[in-house]
Amino acid sequence: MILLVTAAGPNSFFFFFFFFPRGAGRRRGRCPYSFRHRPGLLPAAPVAAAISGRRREGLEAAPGRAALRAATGGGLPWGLRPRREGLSPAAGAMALGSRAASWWARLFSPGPAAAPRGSPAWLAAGLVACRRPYSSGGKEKIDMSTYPVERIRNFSIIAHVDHGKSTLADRLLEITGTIAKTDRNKQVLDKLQVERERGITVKAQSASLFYSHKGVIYLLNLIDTPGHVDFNYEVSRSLSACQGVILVVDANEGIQAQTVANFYLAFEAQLAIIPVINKIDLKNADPERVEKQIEKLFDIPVNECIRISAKQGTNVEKVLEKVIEKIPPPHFNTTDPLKALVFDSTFDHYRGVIANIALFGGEIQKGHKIVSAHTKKRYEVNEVGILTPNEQPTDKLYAGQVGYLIAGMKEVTEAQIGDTLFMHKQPVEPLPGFKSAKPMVFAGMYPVDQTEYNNLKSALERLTLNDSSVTVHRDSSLALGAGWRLGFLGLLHMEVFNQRLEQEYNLSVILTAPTVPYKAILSSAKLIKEYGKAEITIISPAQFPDKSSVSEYLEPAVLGTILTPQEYIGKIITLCQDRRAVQKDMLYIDEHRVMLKYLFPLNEIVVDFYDALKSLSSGYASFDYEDAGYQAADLIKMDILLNGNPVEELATIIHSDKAYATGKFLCERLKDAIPRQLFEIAIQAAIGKKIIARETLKAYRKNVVAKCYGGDITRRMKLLKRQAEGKKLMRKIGNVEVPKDAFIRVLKRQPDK
Ligand SMILES: Nc1nc2c(ncn2[C@@H]2O[C@H](COP(=O)(O)OP(=O)(O)OP(=O)(O)O)[C@@H](O)[C@H]2O)c(=O)[nH]1
Repeated sequence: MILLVTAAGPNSFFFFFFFFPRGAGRRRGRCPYSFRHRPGLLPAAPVAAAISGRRREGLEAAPGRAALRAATGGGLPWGLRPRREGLSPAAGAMALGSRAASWWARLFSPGPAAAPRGSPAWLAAGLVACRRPYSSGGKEKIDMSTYPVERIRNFSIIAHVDHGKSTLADRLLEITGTIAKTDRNKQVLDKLQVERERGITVKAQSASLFYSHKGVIYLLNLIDTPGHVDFNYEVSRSLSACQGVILVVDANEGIQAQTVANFYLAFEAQLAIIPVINKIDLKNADPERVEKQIEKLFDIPVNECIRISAKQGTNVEKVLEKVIEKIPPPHFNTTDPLKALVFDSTFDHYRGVIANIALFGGEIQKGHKIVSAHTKKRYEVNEVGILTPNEQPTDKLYAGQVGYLIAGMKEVTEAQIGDTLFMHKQPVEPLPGFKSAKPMVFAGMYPVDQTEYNNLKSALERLTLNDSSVTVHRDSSLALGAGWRLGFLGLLHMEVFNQRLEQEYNLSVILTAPTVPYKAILSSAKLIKEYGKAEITIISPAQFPDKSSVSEYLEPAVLGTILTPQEYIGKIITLCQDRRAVQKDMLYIDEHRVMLKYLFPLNEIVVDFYDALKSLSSGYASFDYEDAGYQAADLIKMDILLNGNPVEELATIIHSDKAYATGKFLCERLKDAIPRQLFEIAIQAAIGKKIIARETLKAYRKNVVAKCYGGDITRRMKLLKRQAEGKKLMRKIGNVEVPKDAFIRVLKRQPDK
């Protein structure tokens, strides 16, 4: 999604942006490609590192690839098949662990999993029962015991933005009879208002489907995931509840940056991958070209790809068949103690927390006493069920199944995503959970009216439960009052969060300019003692320590991936150089498209890079990034002064190369935003004592009744009253009156209408 940038300030790190389909990448993937084509890389990294999924700058091409193949018993990503002679599958299996090895083994086994010998009678009965559970109209409770693990497939749909994940999910819901087939079914799983308005998925949604294949009914748990990089955390969490993915690629656009990123997430999670080429109905569709790209980048043979049109329903049934054939069933036991992973949660005003759970063992039902491994608190289960896609209560949920649970959790802190729930008096080793999401962008949030503070506080608590990747710290400002400093995964994430506050909680807020988390290595013994450590993280300009007490400033860096048609390469390289980026790699993925890799300072791309990239490539280039740690940077704090007094809210941390342009831009913007007053105002940008930019606002007094000739007293009173009300809105900064909306206009990221 691209939002317009009206403020065309040079390198306007600050304000106005808005777009954008990606977010704080923290991408972790590694592709077969990355093992082959990393120039100038360090010597081979250990196999464990290769498999752990952390993309490291230093992995050597061929050995890394070989190590990975060896460790997994053969060719990995898709392929998941041994294509090279001479590697020992046994050694691979040892390295990866028996669990993963058994997954691969299942993957290669042909045909659907049959009921094992010695299966209980109810399983055998289930194998012939072909009545779809929906035939009852969803009124009867579904007996989940008729779906043992052998007949369960848990999978996610992953893809680049707009490649058709939600549309494919619609068709899967229709084919399986989960929803009635009508023309109105458009992105049914995108339930949030913000998703419908923006036409994007921001929250992963699950649905349980029942599908009859060769006379057997299977329970398919589908999770539709977001495509934008900002919401990638949702994708990685969803994958923890799955054994496979459908990787959708647009037949016209081909592989894009988020296709690569999402592929690696699935690949590293060692999931079965079903490549699907969508939109073959389009006039410009070129599925052959896309298949070749998939083979080249992901090592997936051309003949493994399924060509579909999700919109028209063409070949969608084949996808379901492949899901059953290729995705292994979960391998958990009902007889084990309960082990339920909370992989997502939502907050309902009336029922409290609704936790999405995946059962890694045991079973759960109403009345069970469960304990949270994270909080150690005990709960009694009120309701369990599956999502079809609305909540449908069931009597029980069993190992391998995915559903929801309501257990009287009322406090926002109680439902920790990544938590393990177990049966009271039957403690289990908690599941590893999730690495907490790392905020890439911070901004101040204040109520427009301070009387709304408590409402905003409770809305923030509730919304952060539904979106746990947002971090919240209390903050306050002279001009804007009490508020918070929030950490987001990216700017689109920040936009969406703000929009949800407005739409779901009817609250209007001021969001200040975004800043990235910098670091400083302190040299002053006094400061080190004060902080208790030498390295501190700076999330607000107010925390920026003076250069005299710092040995080095550090800024966050990201490894960006750009996919573009070749004719735009020149312009894109210039743009990247302007943003202080260093080229790491360049590869033709076919005759026309190129993949570029650059190391960027995060603050150079966080605001308007995506817009710039899209506009100079006529919309054809795509961009994704992943965390690449910190790098040394020449950072400074720039103050904004009004008649010599610094305005704390407008201070900013910036690279010294960009200080002059940004200072000038800010002063101009302020000059437009502050109304002329009875005295002249000097608006200055300063670094320490040095003034680097200045604008002057001339004195002025507005005579609001000037046009009122004669004696219409009511009109005069009305005008004077309006002027008095306007003055009330003003906040005093030193001797300059700055209306609050001037702050909003300067600080707010949104362009003026
Ligand atoms: N012609 C054509 N259009 C399609 C097809 N599948 C999806 N679309 C269109 O592509 C657009 C994006 O589809 P979505 O299903 O929302 O894509 P998505 O991948 O879920 O998008 P995000 O959740 O934002 O990442 C919509 O306008 C769909 O109607 C297809 O097979 N053919």
